[in-house]
Amino acid sequence: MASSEEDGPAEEKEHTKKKAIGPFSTAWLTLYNIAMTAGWLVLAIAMIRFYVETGTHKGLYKSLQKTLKFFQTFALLELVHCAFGIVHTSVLVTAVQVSSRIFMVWFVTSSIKQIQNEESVLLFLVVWTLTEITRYSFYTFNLLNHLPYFIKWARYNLFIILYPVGVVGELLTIYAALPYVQRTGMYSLRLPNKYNVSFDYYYFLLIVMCSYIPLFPQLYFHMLRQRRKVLHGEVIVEKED
Ligand SMILES: CCCCCCCCCCCCC/C=C/C(=O)SCCNC(=O)CCNC(=O)[C@H](O)C(C)(C)COP(=O)(O)OP(=O)(O)OC[C@H]1O[C@@H](n2cnc3c(N)ncnc32)[C@H](O)[C@@H]1OP(=O)(O)O
Repeated sequence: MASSEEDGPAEEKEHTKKKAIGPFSTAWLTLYNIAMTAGWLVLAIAMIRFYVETGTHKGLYKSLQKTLKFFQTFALLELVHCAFGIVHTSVLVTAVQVSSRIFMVWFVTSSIKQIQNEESVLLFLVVWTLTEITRYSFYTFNLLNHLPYFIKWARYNLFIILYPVGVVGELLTIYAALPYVQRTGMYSLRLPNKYNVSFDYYYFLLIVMCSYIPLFPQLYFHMLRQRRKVLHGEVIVEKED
């Protein structure tokens, strides 16, 4: 099933011309990817500046949360891109990736000030930033048919370490939130109430943490398959959503 070829310009052209999309979609995706690369670069610079000026990560999340919320929420458009078929990727895989990020930003870290200075928050912020600068610049240069090999290499190698490290940062952050959520009952609905419905955010967070066990390996193996396809030219038959 696998055909292997040398990495290099010929293989690169093959990768770039494989799935043609229309000029309007190409223009839109190029603008989108440039904007997202710029957004994550702004976040990277803000993080470096904050650390250089203060010598600590405490207060970092608060200082950049508006920008982070904006660009991470903007990534919801990636679901629209797959749903309309302008990018050839799985809606399901993208939905899990994007929703878990949005959840971390809006419903965990930004909602609970008490955990914003945890080291685990710094961990996932750094990992997300490195990942997204690489990913969006890869898409941009690929669309422009001028993909430097080191960006392609970084896109399909860095995730091997960054993905699990990012997940550890996210899980530790949710874990740090648990005592506060249990104590305050935030986002929870206790009986009796006029809707006759009960919801416990504490247990919801525990379920979210457990859902990483089946879901994360699927995302990771998806990326390993992408890596084999792009870097080693393997032909991989993807299952339909
Ligand atoms: C209610 C709450 C629910 C919570 C649920 C919790 C469970 C969560 C469990 C999982 C937890 C994950 C947490 C995530 C943590 C992190 O992110 S840590 C940081 C490290 N992260 C990564 O390395 C992320 C890796 N993931 C990705 O890259 C993507 O998000 C992906 C969707 C998982 C995979 O990307 P995919 O698009 O399938 O692969 P590619 O090889 O990049 O692209 C495939 C083709 O699509 C084209 N394409 C895609 N997007 C674009 C674009 N924006 N512009 C242009 N083109 C695009 C791409 O070029 C490829 O096309 P071809 O060349 O034609 O193949």
